[in-house]
Amino acid sequence: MPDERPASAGTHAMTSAQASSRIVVRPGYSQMDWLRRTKRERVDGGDADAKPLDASRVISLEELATHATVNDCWIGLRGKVYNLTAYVEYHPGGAAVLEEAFGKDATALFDKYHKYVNGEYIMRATRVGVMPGYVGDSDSD
Ligand code: HEM
Repeated sequence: MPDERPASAGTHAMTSAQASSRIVVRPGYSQMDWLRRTKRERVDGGDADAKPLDASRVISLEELATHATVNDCWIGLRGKVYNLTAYVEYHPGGAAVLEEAFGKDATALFDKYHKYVNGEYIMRATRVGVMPGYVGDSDSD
């Protein structure tokens, strides 16, 4: 016999957790784990004992596009370029969704999914340069 109750009566309405496309990250890969790791380890892709990268180096769109695989992925975000490679496993939205953004200016996609996320802060240790025409702050964040 068909169930004619209204969708919400007696059953659980879909929770926001179910509606979300957040993935369950592996133990040790929470955002807290990421922030802790970036404090003690180099995550911009540079050699452990080499000098820090020049965070204001201008990276052309052509160069950005050469870093578009899961093992070597850079993205542009609000004029800055970040090496996402180490972060992929920590991304609460999963790795697959990020692929579309690899090697590109990902600002529009980023804002589409989570404008409220402070990407600049989360990614600050992975900065490798800036996009052409960037005229923002010249500090080290
Ligand atoms: C700088 C790079 C990025 C960082 C630091 C980042 C960070 C985050 C964080 C912290 C969350 C959890 C949000 C929450 O708790 O509500 C999240 C979720 C998510 N992210 Fe990202 N993200 C980045 C790039 C992207 C890009 C480029 C895309 C799309 C192509 C994307 C798609 C998503 C999706 C689909 C979710 C799940 C949202 C949901 O709850 O439904 N992210 N990301």
